[in-house]
Parts: sequence; C-alpha cells; structure tokens
Amino acid sequence: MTLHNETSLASRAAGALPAHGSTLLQARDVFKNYGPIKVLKNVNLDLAQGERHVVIGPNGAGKSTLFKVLSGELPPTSGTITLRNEDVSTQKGYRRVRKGVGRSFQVARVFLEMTALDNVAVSIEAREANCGRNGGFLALSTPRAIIDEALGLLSDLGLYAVKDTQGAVLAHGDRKRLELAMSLALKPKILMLDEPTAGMSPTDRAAAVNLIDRIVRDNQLSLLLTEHDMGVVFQLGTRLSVLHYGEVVVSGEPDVVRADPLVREIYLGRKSGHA
Ligand SMILES: Nc1ncnc2c1ncn2[C@@H]1O[C@H](COP(=O)(O)OP(=O)(O)OP(=O)(O)O)[C@@H](O)[C@H]1O
Repeated sequence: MTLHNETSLASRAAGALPAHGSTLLQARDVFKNYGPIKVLKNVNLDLAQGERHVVIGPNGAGKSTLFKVLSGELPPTSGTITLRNEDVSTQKGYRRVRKGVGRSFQVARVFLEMTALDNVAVSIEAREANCGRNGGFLALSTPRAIIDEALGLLSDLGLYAVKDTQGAVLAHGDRKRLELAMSLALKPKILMLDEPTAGMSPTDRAAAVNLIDRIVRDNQLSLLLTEHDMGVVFQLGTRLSVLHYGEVVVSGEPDVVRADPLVREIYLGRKSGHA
C-alpha cells in the first residue's frame, strides 16, 4: 500500500517507493466528516499486492475512520475508493467482502452467544451464500464440509481447544483470534486489521504477531494494519504511513519513517537526534 497526500507535506509522503505488485485497493482525494468535524483530509492511498502497510498516528488521528471508509462501513464525504479499478465508493461493506476485503475491528466483533465453531461456520456459510453456493443461511443443518473447514481454521489459529466455548466467555486474546479466523473464513485477498493486539499481554502480543505473519504468508494476503505498539509495527510492516489530524504526513519504508524528524516530533514525541 502506498499512501499519498497532496498537502504541503505531500513531497514527504509516499510515491518514491516501488509498488509490490498490481494495485488492489485505492483511495483518491478522500475526505470524511462527522457533521462539522473534518476527520480525513485529502487522503490518497494505493494498496498493492503483497504489501504490509501499517497506518500509525496519535489517538484521534483518524485511523479507524480511514479503515471504515476503506472497508465500506462508512461512505467517504468525498473522494473515491476503488477495488481493482472498480469504483466501490458507495458500495456497502458486504459487497466489498465479496470482492476480497476481510477486516477485523479494534473491539472484536464475534457472536457472543455462539460457540467459536459456530462463529467460524457462519462466516463460511456467508461466504458460500455470497458466492451463490449451497443453501447458505437457508440450509437446515450445517454441511459437514463447512464444519470441517471451520475446525481446520480453528486448529490453525490455536483455537481448537475452545471450539465449543461461547464467544461471550472467551479470553480476550482468543476472541481476537476468533475474529481473525472469521475474517479468514471469507477467503480475503486483503486483510485489514484494526489494532489486532490491543489489550494483549506481551506474551499474547508476540504470539499474535507470529500468527499474523504466518497467516499473511501462507495465504498470500496483502495487509493493511493500524497499531499502536511500535514493536508490532516494525515487525509486521513493510511500509508505514503516519496519519496526523487526518492527513498523511509521512509514508515510506519503516526505517525511513522511523528516522524522519517530523515523525519523531509529532508521533514519537522526540526531537530528531534523540532516538
Ligand atoms: N461517529 C463519530 N462521530 C463523531 N466523531 C467521531 C466519530 N467517530 C470518531 N470521531 C472522531 O473522529 C476523530 C478520529 O477518530 P478515529 O477513531 O478515526 O481515530 P483513531 O486514529 O482511530 O484513534 P485511536 O487511535 O484512539 O483509535 C476523533 O476526534 C473522534 O473523536
């Protein structure tokens, strides 16, 4: 992913780095207001195949809002979102899912009254119904193939032992992993994770980073991530973009962004030369 911004800071932002592959997701001149509050200001973004792009920035910079606009949870106030060159700006999230966008949320959204297994099975059924295959939600019982696929995903994500546990009583880390399993059940090409390690212990966080790294490799996904933990940011990111008051002020390879004096001042809270 490449983030650009056509403000006075534009020359600092992305554009210089080579793209990884063809562009999957693109935002052009995106603004997002909540009533009178202007949150996103002229954000431009390209997500290329195989990129792992982390959007960082202080609290309230607009990271979650950017995710919502990209995934179709919210429409942009103005500007364009395209998926493989198709304008999806006004398309709802579920239609973008069908086109390969999978996302998780800052606060995990799982069906609390359902078991882990049923949560994943429902995602698989939704995917199949979306593709027009089998009975989907109208099927009287969940086909064996779906159960097997769900169990496979749960095993892969280390959740087999809690397959019969209700979402409501899962531990925080397990719930985040379950949400990841549900996203993967949709067989996305683009995985969008909004603060995937938020609230985790250092041990769980390290495990989550390894898991995300493996999942992205195994499934050849392109990754868009927001994250506050700098360890996670630098372990997972191949490109970072800094959002500040809704504008992309710096974008580039992690080492370049880390060394940028403006980033140190506005985000890391350090002056240049005081690493
Ligand atoms: N539904 C809403 N209505 C009004 N203002 C909102 C709404 N959602 C977010 N905001 C405001 O928009 C700004 C950006 O919020 P957003 O959640 O996108 O930032 P963020 O960078 O993800 O923050 P954090 O790192 O704390 O999660 C904040 O000032 C927030 O208060």
